[in-house]
Order: sequence, then structure tokens, then C-alpha cells
Amino acid sequence: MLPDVEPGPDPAKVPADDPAGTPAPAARPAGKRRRFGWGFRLAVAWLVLVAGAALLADLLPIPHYDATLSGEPRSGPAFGHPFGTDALGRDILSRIVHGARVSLGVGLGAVLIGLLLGAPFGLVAGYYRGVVDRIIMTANDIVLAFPALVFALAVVAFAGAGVRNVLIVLGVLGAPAWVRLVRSVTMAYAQREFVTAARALGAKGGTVMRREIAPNVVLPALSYAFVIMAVVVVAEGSLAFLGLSVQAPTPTWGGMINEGRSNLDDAPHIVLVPSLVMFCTVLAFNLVGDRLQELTTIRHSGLEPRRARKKAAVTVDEPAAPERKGPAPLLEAVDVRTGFHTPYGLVRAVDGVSFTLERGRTLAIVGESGSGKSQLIRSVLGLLPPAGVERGGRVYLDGEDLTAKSPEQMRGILGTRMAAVFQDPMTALNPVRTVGAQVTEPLRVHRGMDRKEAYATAERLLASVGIPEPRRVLRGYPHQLSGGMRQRITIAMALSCDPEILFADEPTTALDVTVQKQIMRLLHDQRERRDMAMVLVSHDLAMVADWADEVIVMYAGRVVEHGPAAELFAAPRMRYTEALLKAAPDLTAPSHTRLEVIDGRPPNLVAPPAGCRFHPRCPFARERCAAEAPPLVNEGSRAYACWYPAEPVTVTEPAGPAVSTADGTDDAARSHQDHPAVSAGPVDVEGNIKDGR
Ligand SMILES: Nc1ncnc2c1ncn2[C@@H]1O[C@H](COP(=O)(O)OP(=O)(O)OP(=O)(O)O)[C@@H](O)[C@H]1O
Repeated sequence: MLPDVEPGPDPAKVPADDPAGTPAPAARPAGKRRRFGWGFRLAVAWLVLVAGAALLADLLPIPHYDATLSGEPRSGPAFGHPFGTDALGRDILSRIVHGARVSLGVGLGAVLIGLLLGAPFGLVAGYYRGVVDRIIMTANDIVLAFPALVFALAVVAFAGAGVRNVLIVLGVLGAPAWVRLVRSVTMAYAQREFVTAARALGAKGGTVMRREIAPNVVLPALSYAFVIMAVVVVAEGSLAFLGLSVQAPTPTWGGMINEGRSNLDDAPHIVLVPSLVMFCTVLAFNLVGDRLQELTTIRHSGLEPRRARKKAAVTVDEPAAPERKGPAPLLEAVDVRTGFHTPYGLVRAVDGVSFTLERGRTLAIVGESGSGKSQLIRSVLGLLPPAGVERGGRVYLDGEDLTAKSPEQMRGILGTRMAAVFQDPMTALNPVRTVGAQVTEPLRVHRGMDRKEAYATAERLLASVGIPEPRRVLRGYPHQLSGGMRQRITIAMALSCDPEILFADEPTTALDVTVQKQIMRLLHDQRERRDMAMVLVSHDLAMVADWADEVIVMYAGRVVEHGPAAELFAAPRMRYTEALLKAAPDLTAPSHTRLEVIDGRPPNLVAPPAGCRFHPRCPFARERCAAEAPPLVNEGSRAYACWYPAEPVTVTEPAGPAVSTADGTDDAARSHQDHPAVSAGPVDVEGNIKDGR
């Protein structure tokens, strides 16, 4: 009888096909508008009628609900008494209308109490996970397991029957269900890019929950509130039937059913009318709740391990601080390792990656999907999920050990010294907040600007990243802008506090080709103008060839080749890099040219193959490759991990597939020709590779 219904979304029940954990609106055929349907409309109309009648009960031209003998006792529907009268001759319509006040009032009150008690716990559990989550959910499960009826009877027996006590009982008993609902929605949103982007800008946990997640919980909570209202109306009716709710003479629907039981033979309408009204009201609440839930359904992902065996994040086997002779590089990653605990074992997403990056340089990270590129930069930024993660290694920013920083200190660095731009500008921006609110936030938080100053600066920032009419754009919402414009906004946000390093995780993947080029040029120009460094994650080798100074090639969580972009593209040494370049599409090749593909699939990162991880897919693999893992050996400015590398070559004629983003502008002819492996033009790489940018 009490509200222990299963809350809507539960990300733990969904297939493991989307490690990014990106909740998205339910799929809907393009061009089709969402329809509410006649059932929904009827239900809303019924609820409006009942709620309206309850609100205006005292003004309606009907007899007083307790006026005995206002008509013939037990008489059926008649003029003046459309629903008939009860055993004392009281008007049933009037009693129904006044009873609605109790039912709906208790329903609304219980929903609010449950929400206020449960939502904060749900938010905290879903956002922080780990031990906090376990404590909250264990306490929640204990409350849920408590026999609700016994609790209700005990409270009413102790504190007395009455609307206030019924409301408290139902509200408190409903709270655990709210904890579950809000937790599951929070979990689904906690890994969304706009939340990661807010964290990357240094927002505190409380701020992220309040500003980024809570507004997105509102709609699922609203749909759930309708379902809970239905449950509470039934629960209140049941308590009233037992005489434990509001006492006579105030009418309640449950009480009317109870009173009418003895007249079932000669005047069944006394029981039937309140039963029918209650039935229709409960049905209407459920219908509206279900329909709203359908409209807010989240596509869940397998991000959340069903039961992470170790939930707390741990840091293991820290490498010693590197010995330096000269000044520290701007960014230095040493043996970075990141593993995710899953039901299938530890997924070693990043497995001992080291690199350095200097000011004014662009480092690109490439590799097939799942090779660990994104998790590497999230590890460097300290933006990994708070629980279920095993991490190791060190990251130094200008010689300062970031891995030794507290979350508070890291928040001071994110957004100000290191900032990030993510793949999909739609998901990187919070859809329920204005562009202005989002762009001004880092300015207010990190640069201490007041609202007016922050808006004026935001306007200039937007103009600097090429947004026309910035003032108008600031007033709008992300969905009113094109993909390219949205990405310009996220770039403006990332640049707002003049970071020293900009991390761009596939910043153009979600955009069309011509916009891709504009965005890359914008990023490059800003990098030059601000003398920043940039870390660029991308699948697009042509783009990397165009804009990167250095390239890291990742395979199965490890670096397999690293070197200056031009040299690496001209003459890859590691066989995987070679295969990757050959698999890149060549837009300048004759039509119907077959694309080379890399046979097989990337390995399972829970149990990667022994030896060289690429050997099962490598046409050049020999015995040694399966037995011993090749170390990353340095060769001049380059490093590669391969027992049988490709020969160093001097390329004087077209050397491989060209990848072109040509759009007819002068850029098209530009830099692909500098990198033979991704171009169609003749190039001499022996020290004569010119920087075509
Ligand atoms: N929260 C998680 N739990 C378990 N495994 C995860 C989690 N996040 C990422 N992984 C796994 O870590 C590996 C590396 O993921 P990552 O996102 O870094 O790959 P990527 O190279 O960036 O791929 P893509 O180019 O498709 O984004 C993948 O196998 C992925 O499934």
C-alpha cells in the first residue's frame, strides 16, 4: 500500500555497449513530433477537473459535505444530488469533492516530503558513488525493508490519526524510492560530457550537482511524482478505510467506501461512486506519469559496472619523480596507468603511458577506437570517475606533481591552467541552461568577475571565436545553435581563463567537414595567439597531419609509436602505425579503390595478448612477437615498440593513402602534401619536410 514502486531509469540494467555512458533522448523517427495521445489528454483533463473541484469546493453551488438530510437518505442520482446521497442523506458529490482535497493534498504533501528527504541523498550517492553510495544505499534498503504498514500503524497509534501524521508517514516511507530514482538519473548524467566539461572548468562537486545535474533530474522526477501520487492516493484511501486517516466529519474517499459498506445491498452507489472516482484518479496519475517518463527516457549505457568489486579509487606503484637537468617541460606524464573494475575484470584502459609536451606545441594522440586515447587525457586532467578506478603514474604541470594535489587544488588548476573541449558540443553544453549562464560561469568562479563584467567579457570571448551577434547568442540556449557554433562556444568557455594547455578530445568528430576545418583553424590560431600547448585526440589522421607537431600512436592502452608528426606520417616504423595509415581513406585515389583494413579487432583490455599486443593482427609477426613485449625504443626524435619495424624510408613519390579534407580552399592543398603517408604529393622527408601551415 505504500510507495515502494520501482523508480524509472536504472542504468545498471542496461547493455554494455556504450562505455561513454552517454544518456541521450529516446530515439524518435526523424521529423515525427512527439504525440501525447488521447489517453494522456483525457487523464490530464480528469486530473484538472478533480483538482479544480477540490480547490474551489467551497465556492461550488453544492450542499455542505456534512449537511445531513440534504436529500432522501440512500437515494440514487437525482436533480440536486447528481451522485445521490449517503445513509445520512448527505450529498455524495459534495463529499467526493471535499474528499479530493484530502486525497490530493496528502498525495502532494507526501511527494514533496519524500522528494525533499530523498533527492539530496540520491544526488550525493549517484554523483560520488563508492563508499558514500554504499552507505546511503544500505541505509535506504534498510528503510525500504521495514514493514510499511506496521510503521504506519505504530505512528498513528502513537501520534494519533489525522492528516498531518498520515502525510508524514507516507512522505517518509516514500523517501527511499526518491533516493533510488534521483541516484539512477544522477549516475546516468554524471558521466555526460557537459558534467565532465564543468568539472574540467574546475566546478566543485556541489556546484556540479546543483547546476548541471539537478535541473536534468527535474523532468524524470516530475514524471515519477505523478506515479507516486497514484500510490499515495491508494495508500491514503487504505488508511482511511481502516479509520487511520482524517477523522469524521471530514470526508475522505477511503472513509466514504468504508461507511458505505453496510449499504452495499440497497444503495451500492454509496460505495461505487467514491471507488470509481478513486480508480479514475489513480489511473490518470499513472497514465500521465508513464507518458512523461517515456518522453524523458534516457538511453542507458553499460558504463556502470553492475558490481564494481573494488569501488574506491587507488593509486599504486608510483614512479619516482623524474631527474631533470634543465627546466621542467610544461606537461609531463610518467607511466600513467588507468584501470576500470568491471564484472569481467580490470579493464586496463591506459597502461604505462609517458610523454612530455612543451608550450606552443600540439601533440596528437591517435589510435583505433578503444585504444585508450580519451582515458589517457581524462587521467591527465584528473577527470576519471570517482569510484571503480585504479590509477597510477604521475603527471607534472610545469614540474608540479598534479597527482599529489587534493581535489580542491585540482579544481583550481582545471579551467585556469588546463582546459578541455570535448567531442560533441551538444552534450558538452547543458541543454537546460542559457549559453550566457554557462560561458560566464568560469569567469565568475575563477576570475571573480561580477555578473555584468562576466557578460561583457563573455561577449568579447564569443566574438573572438567567430560568433556573430554574441549578445543574442548569450541569451539563447544551446539547441538554438548549429553544431559549429556550439563547438565555438565550448572553445570560448575553455579559453576563458587563459589556460596553458588545451585538451581537445575529438573536437570535430561531431561536425561536418567544412566546419571541422574552421574549428581546427580556430583552435590552432588560438593556440598560437595565446602561446598555449594543445593535446588533440583524433581518429582523423589527415587532420592530425595538418595540425599536429608531434604524434603519439596508442594501441591497447599503450604507446606504440611517438615522434614528430611529419616524420611519423612519412615513414612509420611500428607496424600498427603503418597499418593505421594504410587504412586511412584516400579521397584523391581513383574511385572504387579498395581500402586496406586492419584484420581482426582490438584486444580485450581485461586480458590483452602476451608479447606485442598487436601481434595477432600483424602480418609481420614472428615467434618473438608473441613471446616478448617489445620495449618503446628511442631512435633520434622518434620512439617505437616493434621487434620487426618497417624500414626507415626516404619518400620521393606518393607513399600511401591520401586523406584529404579538401573543401576547395587553400588549406586543401596545404599540409597533406607535407606528409606523404597521408598525401598524394611527392615529398622528401630527409630533413626537408616543410611546415606548410
Ligand atoms: N568507465 C569505464 N568502465 C570500464 N571500461 C571503460 C570505462 N571507460 C572506458 N573504458 C574502456 O577503456 C578503453 C579505452 O577507452 P577510451 O575511451 O579511452 O578509448 P578511445 O581510444 O578514446 O576510443 P574512442 O576513440 O572510441 O573514443 C575501452 O576499452 C573502453 O571500453
